[in-house]
Amino acid sequence: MALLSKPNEKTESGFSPIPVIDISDPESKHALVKACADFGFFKVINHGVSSELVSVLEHEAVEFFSLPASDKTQVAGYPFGYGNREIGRNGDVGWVEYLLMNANLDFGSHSFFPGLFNNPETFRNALLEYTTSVRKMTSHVLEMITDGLGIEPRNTLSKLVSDKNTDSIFRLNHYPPCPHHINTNTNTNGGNNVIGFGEHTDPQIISVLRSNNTSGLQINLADGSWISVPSDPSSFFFNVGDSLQVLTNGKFKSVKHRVLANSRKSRVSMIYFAGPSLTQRIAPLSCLTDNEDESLYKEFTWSEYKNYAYHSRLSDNRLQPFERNAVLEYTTSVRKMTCDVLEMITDGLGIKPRNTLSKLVSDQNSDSKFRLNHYPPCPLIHENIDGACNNVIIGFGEHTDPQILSVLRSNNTSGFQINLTNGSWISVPSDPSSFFFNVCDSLQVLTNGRFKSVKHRVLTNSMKSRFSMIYFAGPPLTQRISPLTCLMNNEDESLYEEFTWSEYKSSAYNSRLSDNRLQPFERKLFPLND
Ligand SMILES: C=C1C[C@]23C[C@@]1(O)CC[C@H]2[C@@]12CC[C@H](O)[C@@](C)(C(=O)O1)[C@H]2[C@@H]3C(=O)O
Ligand SMILES: O=C(O)CCC(=O)C(=O)O
Ligand SMILES: [Fe+2]
Repeated sequence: MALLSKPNEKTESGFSPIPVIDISDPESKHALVKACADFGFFKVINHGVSSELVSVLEHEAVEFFSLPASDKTQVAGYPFGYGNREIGRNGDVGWVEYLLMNANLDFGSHSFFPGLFNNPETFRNALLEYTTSVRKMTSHVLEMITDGLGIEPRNTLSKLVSDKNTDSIFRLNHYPPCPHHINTNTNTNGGNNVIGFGEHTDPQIISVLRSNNTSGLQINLADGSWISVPSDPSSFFFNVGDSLQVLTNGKFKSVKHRVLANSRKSRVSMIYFAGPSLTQRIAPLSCLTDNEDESLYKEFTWSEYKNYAYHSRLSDNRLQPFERNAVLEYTTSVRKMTCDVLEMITDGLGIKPRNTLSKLVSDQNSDSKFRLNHYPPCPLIHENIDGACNNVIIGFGEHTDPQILSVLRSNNTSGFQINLTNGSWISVPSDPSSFFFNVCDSLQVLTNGRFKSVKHRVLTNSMKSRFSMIYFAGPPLTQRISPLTCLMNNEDESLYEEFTWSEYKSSAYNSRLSDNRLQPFERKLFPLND
């Protein structure tokens, strides 16, 4: 029988920034919330899980991993069962062997227990008691977190993992000492940087890890650096999973972690992955978002997410396809409103069909743009530059927009001005709940000058930041732009030469901001006589 190296009894010392939380103290709820937000990881002490229970299970695990490979492979399987080196089904490998088990409330009926253990019942009972006790501790921690977040009822999160259909997993990992020394990275485990378990986040709600006295686990901090987690067999380490990141709308971070193999000692870890039921819908808790628009994620069921996760590689960013694309959603919605406005305008002009203008910007090849502007407070405003009375600092110089219609929304800081036909500038009072529409050069041409492409500019504010977002609705590049025939009695009335949007765009992009970009396209209706 291959013997595992004896676990080192000494706990590693030295300073570690990893939060240590005493969960017997109700006031720790704030520290828990902070740990979840800052690290997505924390160590729990005074947890109430019997050390006896842990030792029995660890002993059983060591016995199991000490069996000959031919015995262990008898229970190889996927998703549950024994595995060696291969992690998941998508090509990941690590210096690890493991036993993966279903830890649902109804588990305990695994066919792989008989025959492998001297006393299979001891293993089964140890597992049942351990997972029951750890589930209880997990619910307690989740209730403290819920309390710390000010969410009611207290069981909002805990009920997800204590539901009778909870889809939880239990995993025993054994990292044998790794003889392959690669003495290049002193920051890793004993100068050995062979990967035991590659970097990943856990898909579930929260994972609870306990290991023997061999370190190797590392977590990834917000600045991208890796730090080692000093081993502590008497404590539990919790890590936030992807689903909890979504439930908290990104307030808590699903922590990236990995395990490096040790050159001399075996590491044995047991992890309880607390998951919700397969049908559970996962979306940011409504009490953590003011309205649905603030949600950073699309809603999914745990079954959908799990299915997706299990088809991914360990290091993939599994949440990415479930992230909401704020720009796409915003521009889609604003485009729709723009089309409605253009249809009302077309109607108002008595033009048929109604979509004569809107179809130009809703075409799938429409060449539209989206711009985010930030105007930092500009303290110079109140200074007297060069002794001159200068109280206007330009944020964005005067210009017209080349497209058809542009749609602006800003925060509560004014600064936007438009130029009236008499040449004077007026300020547009800010209104974050409304949109401002600008007629652009191409619409001036389409209406044969009936509509005016408005000259506008932005002045900075001395005290407040201005944020604005502008959707520039343009036509497809090949679209021919010329006055709509229904707005003229005959073509001779056209004030402009016909151009394609592509031609106008390249001419516009070669001009200065304040240039009159339409001038080269104006028709010389009354040639001057010498
Ligand atoms: C490569 C993979 C292994 C994994 C399934 C996956 O396709 C991506 C997620 C992995 C992970 C990480 C946390 C747990 O150890 C695990 C059991 C889980 O639920 O997701 C493993 C999966 C596994 O080992 O099968
Ligand atoms: O074995 C360990 O210490 C951590 C393993 C892990 O992160 C996992 O199984 O998901
Ligand atoms: Fe993990």
